[in-house]
Amino acid sequence: MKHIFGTDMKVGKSCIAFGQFDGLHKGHMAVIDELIKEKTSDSTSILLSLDYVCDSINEKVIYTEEEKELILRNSSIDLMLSYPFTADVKRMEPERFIKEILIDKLGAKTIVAGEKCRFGRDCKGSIMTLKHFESKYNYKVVCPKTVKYKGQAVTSKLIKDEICEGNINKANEFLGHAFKMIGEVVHGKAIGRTVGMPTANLKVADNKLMPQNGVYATLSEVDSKVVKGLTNIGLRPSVDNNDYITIETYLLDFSKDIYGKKIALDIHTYIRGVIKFSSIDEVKKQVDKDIHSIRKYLDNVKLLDVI
Ligand SMILES: Cc1cc2nc3c(=O)[nH]c(=O)nc-3n(C[C@H](O)[C@H](O)[C@H](O)COP(=O)(O)O)c2cc1C
Ligand SMILES: Nc1ncnc2c1ncn2[C@@H]1O[C@H](COP(=O)(O)OP(=O)(O)OP(=O)(O)O)[C@@H](O)[C@H]1O
Repeated sequence: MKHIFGTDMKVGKSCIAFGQFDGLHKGHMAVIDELIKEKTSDSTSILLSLDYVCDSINEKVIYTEEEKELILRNSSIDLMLSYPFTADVKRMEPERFIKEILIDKLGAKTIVAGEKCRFGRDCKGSIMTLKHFESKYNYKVVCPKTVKYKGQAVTSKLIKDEICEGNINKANEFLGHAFKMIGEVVHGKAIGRTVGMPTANLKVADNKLMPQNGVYATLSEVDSKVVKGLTNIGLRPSVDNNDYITIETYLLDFSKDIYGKKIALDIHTYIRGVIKFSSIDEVKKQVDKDIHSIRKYLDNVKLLDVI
């Protein structure tokens, strides 16, 4: 899959699915499956991902564009296009959005959209709008049914709420895979290594939605290798009084220098809350117990495990 950012392009003939796709959850994947099925040998399959990076900084996302690319990298989609979702694009009347972006720029011959899709100014566009303009602009609409899980329609909003409320396992069920975070490994205070617990401190995107504070069992992808780990997301009351959250992963059976590298973290399961211990040695003792309780679990999960 090719991934490009921008607005300036011309595609001859395509089948296309558009939207924010925040979470790439089970519902989004049904749309993507349909997109792949609809692709013909003379057309390009395009995932038009509306990129909210230019939106208010308060609007946190489940996934950044980089994370979406990582999840979709092995899919059969030809092109993922991250298209800035600017105020101008938001204000477009539904017909103008269809004509100027989907037809004129991207050559849509097939448009795949969910039953409840909404787009254009004041979210006036719907699946009916797409169908209404089918013959005028000479395209076909394909509409997969709404995907439900345990009786509930899968939505990004529902998943965001579960992540924020600390229900990562439930969020993962609705996502269909373990919640992912990409970050750059930055320098910490190097206290952990004094007790044999070096940690990779991650810097993630400013608009990334954070899980509730706590210690989680994680799998990391480091230099294309999968490494088991335990990750602390939150404060570190045992070692400092800082009021900002850090994301620190203790990578098990791993000793390479990875400062400056990007790693991807799969947050698999919540283990416990952050505790105030009397020293870093006490933190390490607890972490050793955590490892003991979680190793078996981690032996049985895979990167991007689809639930
Ligand atoms: C798996 C794990 C669990 C942790 N649990 C706690 C905790 O319960 N309480 C706490 O104050 N700090 C906790 N920490 C944070 C450590 O105190 C911190 O990582 C350590 O001081 C190393 O910091 P450094 O990266 O700046 O060297 C945890 C860290 C990890 C990796
Ligand atoms: N549960 C679902 N089942 C099937 N299709 C879905 C589901 N959720 C979203 N879609 C479709 O995925 C595409 C991208 O949706 P988009 O992310 O833009 O917003 P959405 O429809 O509000 O979804 P969500 O509430 O999950 O963010 C749209 O065509 C949408 O209709």
